Amino acid sequence: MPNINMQRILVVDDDPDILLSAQIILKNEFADVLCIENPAELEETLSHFEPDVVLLDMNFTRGLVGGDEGLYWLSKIKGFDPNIQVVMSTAYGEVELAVTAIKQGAADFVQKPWLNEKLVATLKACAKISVSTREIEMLRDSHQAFSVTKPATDSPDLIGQSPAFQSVLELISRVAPSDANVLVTGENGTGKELIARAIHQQSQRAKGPMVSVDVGALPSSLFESEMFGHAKGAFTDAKNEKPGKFELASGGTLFLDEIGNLELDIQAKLLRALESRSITKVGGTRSIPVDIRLISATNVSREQLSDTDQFRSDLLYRINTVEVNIPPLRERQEDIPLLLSHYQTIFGNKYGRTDTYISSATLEKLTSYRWPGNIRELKHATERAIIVASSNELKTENFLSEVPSASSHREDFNLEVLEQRVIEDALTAFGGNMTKVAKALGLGRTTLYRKMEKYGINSE
Ligand SMILES: Nc1ncnc2c1ncn2[C@@H]1O[C@H](COP(=O)(O)OP(=O)(O)OP(=O)(O)O)[C@@H](O)[C@H]1O
Repeated sequence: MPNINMQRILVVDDDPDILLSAQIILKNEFADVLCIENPAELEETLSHFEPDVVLLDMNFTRGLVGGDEGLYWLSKIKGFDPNIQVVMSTAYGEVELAVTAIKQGAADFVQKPWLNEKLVATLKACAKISVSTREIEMLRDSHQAFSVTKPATDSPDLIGQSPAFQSVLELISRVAPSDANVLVTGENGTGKELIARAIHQQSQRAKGPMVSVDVGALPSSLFESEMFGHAKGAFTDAKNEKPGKFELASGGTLFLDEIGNLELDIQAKLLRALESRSITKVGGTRSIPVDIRLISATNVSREQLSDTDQFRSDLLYRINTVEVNIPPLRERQEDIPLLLSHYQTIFGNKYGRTDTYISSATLEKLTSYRWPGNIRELKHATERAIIVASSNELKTENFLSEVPSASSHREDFNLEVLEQRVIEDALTAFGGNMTKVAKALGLGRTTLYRKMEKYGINSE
């Protein structure tokens, strides 16, 4: 099974200076970056390098500016593997050409000279799509195997005994069979996708597909053709009709991740499909009914999502018939030792180190650490600890590069998180005496109460 997190970029440009600058800008951002000067080597390179994204020059022959060469190589790449995302590298004033390239299957374009940040962001967004597409394919494969080998109602391994996590599990067991649209909220790495999968597997649609789409990483220009599909001949390169994610998920669940990041015009298109329970392919005329259960996820706070300048209230109303909020790990510290032991076993088996142990002092430190990246961070930290520990004892520094002290919280710069933390620390310091806490924080008591209510802080 390929490692879907390894993002590989291929840069094709006949200018050695451009290739050198691409190598410098991209090498720290992606797992693998390969640069080639001669597009004639493209097909050979594709077969052994297997890139997620190709950054492709428009013109290779000096003096030629028509862009035909770029379009030619674009069609070669798409013909080799339609899942490879191609970003066209265009000179100033070639926007029209770039639009033609997009109609012929390119994912996006960047203008030379590049703005480094824009180049990296564009390539990252496209690499994410390529990874999601591969994930869907793997999911489809494993889904087929899954329905044969496992009972459809099996849930993925969801570790957690804390009351907070148990109430999440209880809620999803009630919601899953109902077919209601669910909005899963929570910070990054709290397990939103895993919970969505559990809902699907406990639902009456468990035998159908679950199709996940990271809509936040989908460029607006691609949203419609990816989600609704396209008709044959919709654009020059659309040789065949292609189904979109809505159709692929029909009879099952459509999981839309990072829904809080959708542009407003895209939100309108999504809402139309959800309301009419049908889609029309790009370039098509027929309205096709789709039967999906929608699960969405976001790490955007409820407050931001309710801001009608950023998110349509009618769409919010439609997607969150039921909201499932997954609390961050720091609010369910009881689960930390369980998760550490779970991943210690998994990675111990993977790396042949089944004899490791964690002392109670280390366990205490790891339990009081705030884990800003939540379970994903804990999982990666445990893997790292198993790999780097020089003896069987897994020490704190094997897990965390910066050993936390009570006052070091430098890993998190989110103002709301910091505000919540300062209020909590002040409450502890003054034994819950609200007058003293308010005075120390420079707030009125009413404001303090309002903020405590907002963050769900108890004064006891
Ligand atoms: N309760 C849990 N028990 C065991 N592993 C978990 C649990 N929750 C999450 N994980 C693991 O943590 C990692 C992150 O989970 P997931 O991708 O579902 O989080 P997420 O909230 O969707 O993240 P993001 O917001 O970044 O997309 C995954 O490897 C997942 O298997």
